[in-house]
Amino acid sequence: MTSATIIDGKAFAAGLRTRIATQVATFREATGRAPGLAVVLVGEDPASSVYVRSKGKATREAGMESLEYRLPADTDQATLLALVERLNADPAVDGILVQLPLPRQIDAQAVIQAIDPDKDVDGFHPVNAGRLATGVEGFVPCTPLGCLMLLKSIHPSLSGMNAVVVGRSNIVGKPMAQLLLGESCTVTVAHSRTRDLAEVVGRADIVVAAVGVPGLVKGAWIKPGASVIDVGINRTEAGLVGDVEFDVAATRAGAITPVPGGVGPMTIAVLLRNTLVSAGRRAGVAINEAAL
Ligand SMILES: Nc1nc(=O)c2c([nH]1)NC[C@@H]1CN(c3ccc(C(=O)N[C@@H](CCC(=O)O)C(=O)O)cc3)C=[N+]21
Ligand SMILES: [Mg+2]
Repeated sequence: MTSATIIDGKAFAAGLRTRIATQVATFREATGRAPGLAVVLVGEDPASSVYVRSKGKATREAGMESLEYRLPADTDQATLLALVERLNADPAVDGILVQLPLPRQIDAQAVIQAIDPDKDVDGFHPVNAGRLATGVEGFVPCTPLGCLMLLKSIHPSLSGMNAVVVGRSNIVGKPMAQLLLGESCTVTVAHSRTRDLAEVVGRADIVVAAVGVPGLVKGAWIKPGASVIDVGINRTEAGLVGDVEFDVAATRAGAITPVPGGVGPMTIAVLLRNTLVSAGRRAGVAINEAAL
């Protein structure tokens, strides 16, 4: 028995992409060029290849230029850094995304830090992490920003809510906590060493699960009426599943994201949003962020 509202991230993302396309057209008229997103893929990890292909398709559908760079799995660090430098200097490139994970001969942190922070549409550069933490304009990582948009579609004000983020990665957990703090939530970040996770999750009005362990967050832990955002994308024998025990959680939650069709499609739509915003800033063309 499902009682929760199932949050349709796929539909929300499609709407966002349509609104982005409208402003991309305005940008093109004003500047005579399309916003450009460079995506770099090192190696041939099948999941990464799928994501890169769908990013390229979504980029073109929004009227932007997709520049794709596929490098062999044995690419060395100096070669990758040289490509990043070239993209930093290229005026046609508004956004740079180096697909993670990278092969082990490459120091991912060094590559992230080589990206011009003002083209870092992933929001992974420490300068952008610092900007987010201090409330300065920059780029916010796509997945947590997409989660926040879905939450605000349910609760226009999050002020005073108890939010529990399960997971403390630089890519999702930490920036998610910063965003929720910025919305005046009372934020708890739980992780693998948290004691009595059931009790911590049970206090939450908002649960964001981003640990990468299938079904780690049990449905019975969810406070009745809570909003549950499942960032997990786990490939199992049963297919693609999230970090939340969906069937049980959906009987208790007020609203919950499915996997697939929840957070994943938002990640790509927000990447396009960040690229449009970057193009606007770099060209001095106003982007109406409130209308996105
Ligand atoms: N520099 C970098 N930036 C990223 O943003 C980045 C990355 N590296 N590496 C890999 C992860 C993963 N990621 C996803 C994007 C879209 C879906 C997505 O669209 N998922 C769909 C379909 C899932 C499927 O069928 O495989 C869904 O959840 O409904 C998922 C995951 C971006 N990532
Ligand atoms: Mg952890």
